[in-house]
Amino acid sequence: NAGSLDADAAALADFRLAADPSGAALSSWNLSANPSPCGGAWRGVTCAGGRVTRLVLEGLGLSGGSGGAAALPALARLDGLRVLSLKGNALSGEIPDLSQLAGLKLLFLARNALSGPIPPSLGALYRLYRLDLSFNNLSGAVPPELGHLDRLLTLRLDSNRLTGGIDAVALPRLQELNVSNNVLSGRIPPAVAAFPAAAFGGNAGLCGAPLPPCGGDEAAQQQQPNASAARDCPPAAAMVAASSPAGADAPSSSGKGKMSRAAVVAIVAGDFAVVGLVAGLLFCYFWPRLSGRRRGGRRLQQGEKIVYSSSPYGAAGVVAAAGAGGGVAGGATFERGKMVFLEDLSCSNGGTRRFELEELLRASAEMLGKGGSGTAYKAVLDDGTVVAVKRLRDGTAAGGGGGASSKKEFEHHMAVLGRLRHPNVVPLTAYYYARDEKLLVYEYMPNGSLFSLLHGNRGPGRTPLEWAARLRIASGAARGLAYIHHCGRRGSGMPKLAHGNIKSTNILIDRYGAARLADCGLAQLASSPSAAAAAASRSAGYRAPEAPPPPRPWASHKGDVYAFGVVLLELLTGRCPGSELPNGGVVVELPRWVQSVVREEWTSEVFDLELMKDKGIEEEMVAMLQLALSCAAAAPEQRPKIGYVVKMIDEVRACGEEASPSHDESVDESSGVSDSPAVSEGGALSQ
Ligand SMILES: Nc1ncnc2c1ncn2[C@@H]1O[C@H](COP(=O)(O)OP(=O)(O)OP(=O)(O)O)[C@@H](O)[C@H]1O
Repeated sequence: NAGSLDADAAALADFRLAADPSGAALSSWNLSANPSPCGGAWRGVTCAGGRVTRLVLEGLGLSGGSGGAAALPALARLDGLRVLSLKGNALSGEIPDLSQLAGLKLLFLARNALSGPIPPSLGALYRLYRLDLSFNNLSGAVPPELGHLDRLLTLRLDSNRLTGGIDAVALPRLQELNVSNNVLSGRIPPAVAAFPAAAFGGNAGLCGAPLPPCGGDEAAQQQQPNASAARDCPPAAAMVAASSPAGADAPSSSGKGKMSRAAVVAIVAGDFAVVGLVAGLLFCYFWPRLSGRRRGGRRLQQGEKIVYSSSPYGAAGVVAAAGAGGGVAGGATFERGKMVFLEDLSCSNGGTRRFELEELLRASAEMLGKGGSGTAYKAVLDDGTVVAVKRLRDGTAAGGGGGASSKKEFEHHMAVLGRLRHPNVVPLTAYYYARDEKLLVYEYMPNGSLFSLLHGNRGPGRTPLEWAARLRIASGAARGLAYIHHCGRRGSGMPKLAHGNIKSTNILIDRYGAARLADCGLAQLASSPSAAAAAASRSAGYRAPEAPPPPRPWASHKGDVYAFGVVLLELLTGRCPGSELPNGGVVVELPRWVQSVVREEWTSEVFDLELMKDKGIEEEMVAMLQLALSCAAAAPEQRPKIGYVVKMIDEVRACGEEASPSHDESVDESSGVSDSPAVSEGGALSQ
């Protein structure tokens, strides 16, 4: 019954006998108490589809004494394994032929007492992404067969007794390489010369960049300047990882991915110049508009009344005088406008940095883009705090004009939006309301938008957006939307809410790489036909078929799900959903185009070519395609609810968890392999 769960259980039992004869570490592997390894009670064992797929037993002192050498061969029978980590035990003996484990993606045998050669049969594990054999007693040559592992991202052979050359380690996708502290010799292959010297150190016989040149090698001497330049540049794959959204803020342990000093200086200088210039322009624009409406020549800050609200409904909250002039002059009733801060009731972010309008006006600013509801700026305050400021276009404020009722409506709407706090929603932290000027202050999202990640810089030199990252973004955005849709549920004290403008430019990436929905509830603010038309035309391609013709602002849960379906199609196809024609038509209606291709049974034709290099994801892509098409169904009643969409995306992600190591955020240097599923968004559904 090879290839069955019974066979897996027998193999595990043999392993336990050999590696843990006292039975102390693996006492839960008890067939009478827990008959199935897949029942969830067996330490370190995870199953999928009725087979053992993960075995993670780290730092348990497994050794087996003299019989320990029989331990690993028992595991060579677990042919459903995807992940095997036995790091930090005392396992001895040789690494057996593991070629039966053809589905293995991650193999961690570091910090044991393994000896003998690295078996050439490891070269048959062509799905491996990470291989770590460091800190053992392995000897002999690095087998050339390792050179077949062209999906490897991590290769660690350091701190063994390996001899001979390292040509086999010149693998195309490596992001992490360490062969230090062995007895290796010969020239370092140029393909890995960009890794730091520490990756090769402790091998007296190795030479060539990044180590000193090989003796008598004239060519190497001449190439020395290039070689040192290479040391400052990460290898291509490492650059991809470093610039991927998820990795943007991750600390680098190896120093890979650093730019040259000159480049950094040039970029910083360039940034200052651009920021300064834009700041000047913005200052010139805002200042006259705001301060120019002085009465009797009074400066803005003297008449300015800043209201700090201790509650989101706090127009009537604590009123504090502020501004350089300090205080509401003589109790004047004259009110130019007010900056209202919206408290984070969940207290999840440690409080918002408060500031006055003057400080905002003083801030250096950079235009981020012009949208349907206004123009967005990045503003850097005096103390370096960065915020995003959206200046609403004229006519984009509930009720329009500036009368008391429209002001009340606006304030109420802001109070509602200010209460939206979720790890997948961009928080609105403050707003400024004056008769002719409305500013919204949001947390700044430093990693761009899904639009820029998907469509930016297509062509040579582009950093591809990998499938795992696309799924993570889809999952985060769906969670954010589910939160918004569920906010208005009974007893929440919130009105029923729809986002109203789901599209890839409104899915931003925060500093942790998580997706966050921006611009929630702004579509409903458009009060003049021109503002509504502008907003609607910028959302062409995402607007559900049942939406009323453009000038009318419109938002609904079903409409959000339709737009989200279009975003999913955008993620799958890499195509923009609709480009507008001057006559108001849309060139490509993504859902209809995809449907027509799928009907012709050319399904694979629709997928983004960029995804073709992510192997083994076809099933996941087809599952997502079906989900996307059901969201973008023409008939609203056929569209699923967003809660179901979240669940389906999570299922696809769970299936793919082993299809790519980047799904597996728990598997890395620092955390080792965790049995718990990675939760990157940290955002459980608030349902
Ligand atoms: N909080 C934010 N942090 C960082 N960038 C932002 C933020 N909000 C908006 N942006 C950026 O500013 C650009 C302009 O945003 P804006 O919302 O004004 O336009 P839009 O999303 O293109 O269209 P629309 O107004 O119809 O939503 C966006 O492309 C987005 O990348």
